[in-house]
Amino acid sequence: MAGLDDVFGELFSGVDAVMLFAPSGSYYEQITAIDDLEVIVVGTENDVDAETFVELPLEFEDVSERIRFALEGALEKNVIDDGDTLLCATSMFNDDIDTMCRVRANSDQQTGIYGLFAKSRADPEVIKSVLELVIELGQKGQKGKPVGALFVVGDAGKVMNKSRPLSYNPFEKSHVHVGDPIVNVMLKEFSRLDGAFIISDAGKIVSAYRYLEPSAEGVDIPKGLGTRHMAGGAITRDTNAITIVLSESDGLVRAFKGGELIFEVDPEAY
Ligand SMILES: Nc1ncnc2c1ncn2[C@@H]1O[C@H](COP(=O)(O)OP(=O)(O)OP(=O)(O)O)[C@@H](O)[C@H]1O
Ligand SMILES: [Mn+2]
Repeated sequence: MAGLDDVFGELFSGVDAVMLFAPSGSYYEQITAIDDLEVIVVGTENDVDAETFVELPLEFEDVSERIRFALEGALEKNVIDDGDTLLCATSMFNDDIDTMCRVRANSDQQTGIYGLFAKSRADPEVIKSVLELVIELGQKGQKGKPVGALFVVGDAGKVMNKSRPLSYNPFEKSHVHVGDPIVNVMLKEFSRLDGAFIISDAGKIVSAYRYLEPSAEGVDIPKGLGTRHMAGGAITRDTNAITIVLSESDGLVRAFKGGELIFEVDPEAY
């Protein structure tokens, strides 16, 4: 008689490793007791002292986002190889592991998002909010028209010292933060205007309309990109900020860190 194993067994046959998301200690012990099985623990913390661990900068609510991030992190750390088949075990509805999913690691789809969050100075939640805002701006544009935008995130004091105002700063005396829906509407509105937004490590909007004046010497950005991207790249070498840039001309979202392009994604495909 056929059982569930016959139907769903395919799900775990021939997997190269199991990715366990935030497992309990007993779960981890049980699974590591299985012979010849490679186990990778993923989570915001390595609570079970796993030998192979991939750190998540935040607990992604969205399961597919969580898994995508873990795959990028594992590829980046060479914990898995391109083409590996992974069985991911995670939780969707409560704290216990209740969801299994079979995925294949594909380095062609590597966007660099892991490096954007990992070891950045700003709060990962802040980076996530800015990235989501810029992606949305890229998808919808401003009243249907494509717009460009430049967000400098983290190390705001130093960034302010390496820039100057183009106009009156609408955020001068306010204490508002990215991620707040009303603030996001304002940011989208102001994105039509020139210059950069400066965001603090904790997500406070320090300024709009900032003209960045980093030294661009030795900064290597892809050919075809202009001054917005040049300034956006260079400021991350002069400071510990990261930048997230939406191109008005090709519609792509890019991020820079340490003077280098580390992430590139088409907002339509994100
Ligand atoms: N140093 C700078 N600091 C802040 N903003 C800048 C700076 N240089 C350019 N920008 C902004 O970038 C806008 C677009 O400039 P430009 O076309 O040269 O950049 P780009 O890299 O080609 O970007 P896009 O792909 O969006 O066209 C400018 O109108 C200005 O608002
Ligand atoms: Mn341009």
